[in-house]
Amino acid sequence: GAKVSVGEMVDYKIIGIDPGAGIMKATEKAIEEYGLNDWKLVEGSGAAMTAALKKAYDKEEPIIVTGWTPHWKFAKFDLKYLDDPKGVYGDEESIHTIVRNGFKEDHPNAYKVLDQFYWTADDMSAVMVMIEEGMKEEEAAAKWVEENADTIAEWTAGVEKVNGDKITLAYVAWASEIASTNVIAKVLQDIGYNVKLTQLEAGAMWAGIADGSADASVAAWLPVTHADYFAEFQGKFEDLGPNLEGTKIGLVVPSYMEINSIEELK
Ligand SMILES: C[SH](C)CC(=O)O
Repeated sequence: GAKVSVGEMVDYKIIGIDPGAGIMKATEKAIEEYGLNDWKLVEGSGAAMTAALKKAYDKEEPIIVTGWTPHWKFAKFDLKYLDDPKGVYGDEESIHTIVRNGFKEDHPNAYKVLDQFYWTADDMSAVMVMIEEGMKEEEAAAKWVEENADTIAEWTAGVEKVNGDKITLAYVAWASEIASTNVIAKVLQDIGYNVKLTQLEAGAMWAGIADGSADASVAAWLPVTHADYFAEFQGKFEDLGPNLEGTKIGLVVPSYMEINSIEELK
């Protein structure tokens, strides 16, 4: 009979993550710009997306997910990004550190650590894989910090110890940000801060920094992925620049699927 279309194979569903993520807005735009009228973007979470991916992958079934780099899924599964000839998902980006206004005056030492925080996709992936393989988030962070003393020394250069000052780090439950937030929390705890981690949706994370209810976040995907939030809260936060460079977002499929471009979904 007629060749089954990709749409029919995956019930015209793209498995997304939490609704506030920039990748979800980008995917809505992709559905429109590539004319994928019958397609639906399924909202959920990072964890639900990876569970669906694992279930399909183990049975070599077709699946299309919203994916990003760095992420442990590329270490665990043989995956590929679908080409995006219209450039809806943007180019290589960075993850920035942002802090509330006034943070530098209130907590100069934590500010300096956050300003000096910089690592690579491989560093982040090492922590993500330990967590994915069952290690508790704090344990994986502590292990990485212990094994990378030279990098930590760069982040804490010129920083003085404090005695229990409280700071709140806001993040979103993406595997990448669970890793980075736990690592920087451990470093701040080791210099004496009492660090609270607050897990929020992306919009609430940005709003928390802007209204000062959260002190800092290492989960700002810029310049395009979180462009809406950056514009919405302009002036109400300080951008300390990239803590990781070379990120990518897009539609990701197992390599056993024949399609290679978003255009083939139409
Ligand atoms: C899902 S990526 C970690 C960031 C985003 O899309 O907002």
